[in-house]
Amino acid sequence: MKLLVKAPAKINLSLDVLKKREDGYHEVEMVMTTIDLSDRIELSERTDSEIFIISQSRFVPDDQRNLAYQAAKLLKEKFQIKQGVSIAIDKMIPVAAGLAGGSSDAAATLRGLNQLWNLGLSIDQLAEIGAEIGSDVSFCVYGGTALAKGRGEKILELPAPPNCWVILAKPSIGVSTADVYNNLDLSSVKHPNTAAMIHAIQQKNYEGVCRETGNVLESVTLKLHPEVYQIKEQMERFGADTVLMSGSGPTVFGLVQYDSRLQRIYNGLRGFCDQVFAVRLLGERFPS
Ligand SMILES: C[C@@](CO)(OP(=O)(O)O)[C@H](O)COP(=O)(O)OP(=O)(O)OC[C@H]1O[C@@H](n2ccc(N)nc2=O)[C@H](O)[C@@H]1O
Ligand SMILES: Nc1ncnc2c1ncn2[C@@H]1O[C@H](COP(=O)(O)OP(=O)(O)O)[C@@H](O)[C@H]1O
Repeated sequence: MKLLVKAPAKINLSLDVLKKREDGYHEVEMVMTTIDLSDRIELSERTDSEIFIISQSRFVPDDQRNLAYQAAKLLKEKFQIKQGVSIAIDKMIPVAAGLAGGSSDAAATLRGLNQLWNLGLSIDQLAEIGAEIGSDVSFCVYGGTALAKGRGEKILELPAPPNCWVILAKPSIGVSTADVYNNLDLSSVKHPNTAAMIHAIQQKNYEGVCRETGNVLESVTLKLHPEVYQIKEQMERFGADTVLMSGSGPTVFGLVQYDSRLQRIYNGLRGFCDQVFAVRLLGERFPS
């Protein structure tokens, strides 16, 4: 039997870091939402007990380093599943981009194998298992829009933000999330107002959402990679309503409400960046 599962990317509408914790992780407050840019995961039953990763992308590891592999291994071990699985990843989300591509592949694998192996786990149980793989996996299990706290694994559902276009521009550099957190100087950052962002989303106030975007990790990545700053400036100049780096970067996203402006920004950025996407917010959670 085969099963096809969608694994959408996320953007961080706001990302605040409160403190560094004793366990090395950082305490965060992030408003995250899924976007209509997805990897496609095809899960195929195997007659042996192996986990097999197939991907056409040279940036995606095809062994135990793959987060989708780790998701399958974890479920196999926890629930003593004898059967193996082939996981084909059709990669559309740029890798190491701040868009949680790997985390979303892992989350889609958890959701898919729950069905394929008839595990009967609730979405909350899957999210808890996801947290063992990475901080962003729990959010990706639910999808939609949420406030993420703790190291990112504590998820509080939010309503969908007002509808708009998202333009994404990914410069041809990869960024290590660990390096960005390690270089963060909390004494000099400008913290976003998370409560005000949540309020704007609840009120479906598009101008409010645009006003409240903010990401403390920009202070690190923009300094390490000045080209990210240049892309931000270009996107602002071409007329996006707000422009922000997603996660640890280097992808920059802009929000736009009107189709007429979308084309101008998209065309303008194509001259600077190889990877440019114009997509919609998904907003709502996956049906459970
Ligand atoms: C920055 C964010 C924002 O959504 O996303 P990306 O830029 O990776 O997409 C996340 O916090 C990334 O989550 P994720 O990529 O799952 O991180 P993990 O694999 O759990 O951790 C990678 C490394 O990042 C650091 N880390 C991660 C999360 C956190 N709250 N504090 C940290 O200090 C740790 O050094 C950890 O070893
Ligand atoms: N299924 C996967 N897709 C993409 N990257 C993966 C995957 N599994 C493991 N990785 C590794 O995870 C790292 C982070 O990738 P990704 O999840 O795309 O970025 P980010 O953490 O910035 O959102 C990459 O360096 C890659 O080698």
